Amino acid sequence: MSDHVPVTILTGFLGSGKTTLLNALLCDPAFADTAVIVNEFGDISIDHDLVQVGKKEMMVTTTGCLCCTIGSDIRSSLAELLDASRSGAVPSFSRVIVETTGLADPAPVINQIVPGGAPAMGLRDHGVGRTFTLAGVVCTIDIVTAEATIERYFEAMKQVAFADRIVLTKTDLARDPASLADIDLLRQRLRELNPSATLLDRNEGGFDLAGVFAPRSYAPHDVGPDVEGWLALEQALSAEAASGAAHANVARHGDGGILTSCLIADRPIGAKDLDAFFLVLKAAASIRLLRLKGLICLEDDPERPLVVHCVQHAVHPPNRLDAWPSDDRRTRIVAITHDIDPKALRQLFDAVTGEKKPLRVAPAAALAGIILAVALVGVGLVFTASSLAGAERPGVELPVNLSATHAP
Ligand SMILES: Nc1nc2c(ncn2[C@@H]2O[C@H](COP(=O)(O)OP(=O)(O)OP(=O)(O)O)[C@@H](O)[C@H]2O)c(=O)[nH]1
Repeated sequence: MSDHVPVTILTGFLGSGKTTLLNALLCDPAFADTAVIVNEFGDISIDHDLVQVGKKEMMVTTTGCLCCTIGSDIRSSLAELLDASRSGAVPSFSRVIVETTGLADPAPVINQIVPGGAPAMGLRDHGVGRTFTLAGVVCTIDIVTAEATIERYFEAMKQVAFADRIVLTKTDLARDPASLADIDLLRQRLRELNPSATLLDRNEGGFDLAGVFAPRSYAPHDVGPDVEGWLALEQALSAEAASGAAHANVARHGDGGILTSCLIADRPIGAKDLDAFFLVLKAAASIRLLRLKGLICLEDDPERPLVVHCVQHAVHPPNRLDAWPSDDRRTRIVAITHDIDPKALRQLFDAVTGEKKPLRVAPAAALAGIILAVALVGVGLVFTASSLAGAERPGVELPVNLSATHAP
């Protein structure tokens, strides 16, 4: 390794366990001098509160997608860290970890920090090139959703292909023989996509987390021929951009059907109302709810926020924090959806949390609502949440149309 500051990219699809892995690493005193760049896909930042970096000023959070948004690129974030460190605003650091969004295509991110990649656009880029070096690409793989995700989302496949360390997560959830056999098949698939990466299990005894993030040289030609091809394409695109031919933000995420909704509520939410929201959402959206995470201010104890995580069809057990991580005590939810109308999602959320009377869902009505939601969304029709509200909320029309805005 050179005397440059090593940069490790932490990638992996939505909800695959990047932040969980990062938090575990940052607990290790040996990593106290780590600066962290967290990139989020949405206008509000949840990870900023959930990443447990020792000193908050050692973290840069960007909310434009790193692979799409000019000005949100990795070089800008590294330059920001460097300036802050030189001015004394940030303690000195000896390594950087970049957690990309779960949707990020790693190629443009890596192209900006690999030698011979995107041309330097000015003094700032030269400074970044002289100071930092790419020292590893770690990809987390959620064994529960990975197989379908890799087939469906090209970004997920590229994340695997670019990694030099692949870390299987959620293996603790699979203990029966069928699931273990599925993991073996998944391992084979990952080896086909990336024969050179080291494949590790996050929940296996002896898993060496510090070793996964230990700086090492990362050379694209060692990772695989596809990677070299994709980087060559990125280099051509960035040379074109540098010549002024291309300048707008690039939308890399498929047909545009992937959208982010940011839901905010000022008042505490009743637990039953929150349940009602999740019940309808899960039933209507199913796997088209790619990811949801949030901090919820609940009526029963507003001082202790609830952290909620959904990853496609899986709802992870929520946990309660002892206190709000920042001054912002509003309920904040980010939902990333595929082919769902964000307006409908907001209407549903507002119906639960808004100024109107709270939505009460009797158990029988809720079950009927789920069946109704599944049936109607399946044929692309509209249903109204008032059909769930029943007699407790007469006459309130809540149009909730989670039907596809694009063909799935
Ligand atoms: N049981 C189990 N749950 C896990 C494991 N790793 C992560 N999770 C859970 O999976 C959910 C998502 O984890 P995150 O670490 O937030 O995933 P992420 O990749 O950072 O998510 P995004 O950045 O939003 O894409 C959380 O509820 C975690 O507690 C694991 O190894 N086992």
